[in-house]
Amino acid sequence: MSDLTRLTAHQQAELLATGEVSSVELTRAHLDRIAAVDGAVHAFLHVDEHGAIEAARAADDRLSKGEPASPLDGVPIAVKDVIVTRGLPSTAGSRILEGWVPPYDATVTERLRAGGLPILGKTNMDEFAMGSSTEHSAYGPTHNPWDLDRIPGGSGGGSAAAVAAFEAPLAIGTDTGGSIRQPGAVTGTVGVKPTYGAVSRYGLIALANSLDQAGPVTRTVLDAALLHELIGGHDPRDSTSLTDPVPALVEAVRAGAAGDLSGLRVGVVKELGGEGFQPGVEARFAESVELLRDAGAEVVEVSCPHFEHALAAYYLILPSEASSNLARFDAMRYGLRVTPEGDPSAEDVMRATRDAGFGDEVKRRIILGTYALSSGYYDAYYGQAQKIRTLVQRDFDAAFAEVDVLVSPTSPTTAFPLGDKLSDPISMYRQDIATIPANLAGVPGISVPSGVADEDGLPVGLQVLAPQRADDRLYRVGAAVEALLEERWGGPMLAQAPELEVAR
Ligand SMILES: NC(=O)C[C@H](N)C(=O)O
Repeated sequence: MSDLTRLTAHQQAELLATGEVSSVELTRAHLDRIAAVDGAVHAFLHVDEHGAIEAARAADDRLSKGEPASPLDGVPIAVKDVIVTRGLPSTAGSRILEGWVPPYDATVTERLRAGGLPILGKTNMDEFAMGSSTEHSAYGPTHNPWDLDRIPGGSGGGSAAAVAAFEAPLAIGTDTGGSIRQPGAVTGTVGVKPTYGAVSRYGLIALANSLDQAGPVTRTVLDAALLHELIGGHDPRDSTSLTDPVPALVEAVRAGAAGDLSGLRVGVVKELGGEGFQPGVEARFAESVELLRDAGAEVVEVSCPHFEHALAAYYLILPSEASSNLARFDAMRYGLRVTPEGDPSAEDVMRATRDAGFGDEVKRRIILGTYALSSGYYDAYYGQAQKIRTLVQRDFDAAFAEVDVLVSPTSPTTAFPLGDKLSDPISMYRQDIATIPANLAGVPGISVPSGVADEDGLPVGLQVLAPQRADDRLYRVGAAVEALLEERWGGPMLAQAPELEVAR
């Protein structure tokens, strides 16, 4: 079998089930692909060849007995470095966790292992998930497989690039303000942020607890549904974990793929377009909306007037939570320890370690958050931001009283050149203008490829948002759009990506 890495995860699982390929062959094919292209892409911070092959052997054993552990048993996966993995380094893209090997697995990791998926390695990310380009990784940026001089999005640029470059058919991402969806949009991959609480946060190195959510990064909507069903569901170790059963997502994909959306009410969010949105992004978005209409959906415009303040509220709430979370990196418990010369006090060691271990963006947010929470400013900043958060939630409630799903472009622009926004944090933050409202309200969102922009030939994503716990609607609509667009393109969008130079 020649190019196993080009197959979707579902196709790989089918070949495993019929015995046409083994998990060892599949895993080896992806490890070879990583060896060939990751020198240029830099999607991985750590590759676990030995562990992946061991897990593949165990999968082959189960498969040969006709006892698969899950529908994805034996299909390899990559995991964002913010999710802890027992025995495998987990740095969250930070110098401060360099060399730390967790003694336990995150619940997501546990479920992947129990499902039989060989873990290929850990993917690159902006430090502690702060960023939209992976340029804030302490270990150097990831490059977009569509154009190596451009960003793959962030913070989960490594996961998205690994999937887009055929280094892994599946990956895990985390989304606090858009870190799964925006990388998905700019690399032509599918990214899902589930309903808050739908996937356990146990073992996810926290950025902002009230916003963080782990989810699938894949090349097709069906693959995302298969992975989401595997990692989702209640976990008593996460106090915010939902007790609901996982909705029937694969079934929703099958329903959507038939391309009939009659009876579905779709709202186009008026505030998520216009100024700041690239013309080619808006053109692809308008086309996707037409497709939805052609498939029988009723499309109306809805207004969410408080969304314009969502970014500002996020940049008070997130730094506040992050400054408190990152206090645990104190040189005493994990990773790096820098000991200044002389007779340093414990505080001197902490100061020196945090100075050397955190990058500029992390320091910026710790300072912002500490200030926003400080006595005398708390009400004016953190308190006000929480009020805006409530107003954003009410905008969603009002919108979902009228429509079943909301749509917008995922990201206002296509992938920008590396280095372009590093000196202008606000313009970097604006990448998440369309994705942040969902995190503030805890609602689920998906980004599906919707073509390439005319001006630069780079991928554009369509975002679909649904009410809390209605993740199945994302999959139904996402699968319909995917099927209709593939008909138009004559195949998957990633097939249009330029071939990477295979060299190290
Ligand atoms: N973590 C995220 O979801 C990314 C967002 N761009 C941030 O910088 O916070």
